[in-house]
Amino acid sequence: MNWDDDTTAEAAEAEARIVGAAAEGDDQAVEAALRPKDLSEFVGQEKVRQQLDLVLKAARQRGATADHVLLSGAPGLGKTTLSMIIAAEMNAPIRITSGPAIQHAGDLAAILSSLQEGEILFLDEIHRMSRPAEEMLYMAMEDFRVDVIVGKGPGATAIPLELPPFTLVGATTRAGLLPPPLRDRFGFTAHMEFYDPGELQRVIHRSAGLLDVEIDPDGAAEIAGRSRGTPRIANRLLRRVRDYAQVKADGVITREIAEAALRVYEVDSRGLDRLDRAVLEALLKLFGGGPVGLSTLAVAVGEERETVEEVAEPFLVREGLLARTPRGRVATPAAWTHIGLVPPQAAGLGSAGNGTGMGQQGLFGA
Ligand SMILES: Nc1ncnc2c1ncn2[C@@H]1O[C@H](COP(=O)(O)OP(=O)(O)OP(=O)(O)O)[C@@H](O)[C@H]1O
Repeated sequence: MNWDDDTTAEAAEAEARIVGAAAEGDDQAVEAALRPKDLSEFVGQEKVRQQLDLVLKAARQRGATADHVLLSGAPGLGKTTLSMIIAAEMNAPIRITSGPAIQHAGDLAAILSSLQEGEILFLDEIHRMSRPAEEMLYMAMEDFRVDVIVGKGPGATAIPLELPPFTLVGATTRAGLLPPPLRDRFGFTAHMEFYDPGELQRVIHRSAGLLDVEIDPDGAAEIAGRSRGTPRIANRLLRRVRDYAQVKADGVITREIAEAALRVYEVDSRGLDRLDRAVLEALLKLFGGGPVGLSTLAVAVGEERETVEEVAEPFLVREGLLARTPRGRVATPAAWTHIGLVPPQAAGLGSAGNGTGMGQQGLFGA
């Protein structure tokens, strides 16, 4: 999946989706309480944790500020959490801001000039900073210095301003869009991966403990399997299942309770929601599994083209349920199985052009 496409997806997800990866509703308040406080509590991402642990330990031993860190990955995988852990491990204060909040170089100069020595500056969505601010950041990161331009036109003068050493932690869902000069100035770059179900179970057990909710291993496994590899979604589903367990049962989350609760919220066994399933079902039932053009598919499900392409499809592609081919969208054999239908070829009805089986190979090869 290419999360580099997610700007409009984020906008579309603003229309609250229980399986949306962006923070929404009451997420932020609860997330603060659920955030791991140090690296040992941070579940999964073993490589990133090991490497970061070394970077931070070495900096501490040298009594220096840590190198600048770039964290990339889909929303909800723990980038903000890691930046706070970096601050905690370095025993340093943290300042949190984001690319869209820095539209003028002056905004950035104001923040940089007020940093304390060793402070962590967390810059979320760093790819959305304005170009002049970005250029100012180059010098700040490399030389701990900025040139503040005073005046306009021929009379403008650059006043150099020394900055205290600080650590920039940049976060992005679109690492590919960062200009190379910016990317190169990070001493350590980590790509956050989606979590496997076992890791998500650990996240869920940990969160359940903090929320004082009783959950058995099967209940946690059921929620983990529907969380789309994302801790934020796992925590959100846990909270909704907790409500159900409290209102409809004795408060304990078992597999049966998790299944029943998530049926109410229309999140299926693989974490697909109503929209995802509508797209798959249209593709299978109306177009025989494809190939079909995106616009046609969008009309069939009564959604905008962008919503189908950027909200539903990335997860369906990542799950191996749908393929984007030059001739259109194609369902994979796994999609038929998941929706509980028999692929036309298996049922003896198929033609080479139906986009499954042999038909697909040709398309993938294109
Ligand atoms: N490795 C982890 N272990 C335990 N909990 C985690 C982990 N990663 C994320 N979480 C939980 O998931 C929630 C979302 O994490 P966080 O806000 O750090 O994600 P993010 O990648 O910064 O998202 P965004 O890109 O939307 O800002 C937090 O409440 C945090 O508790």
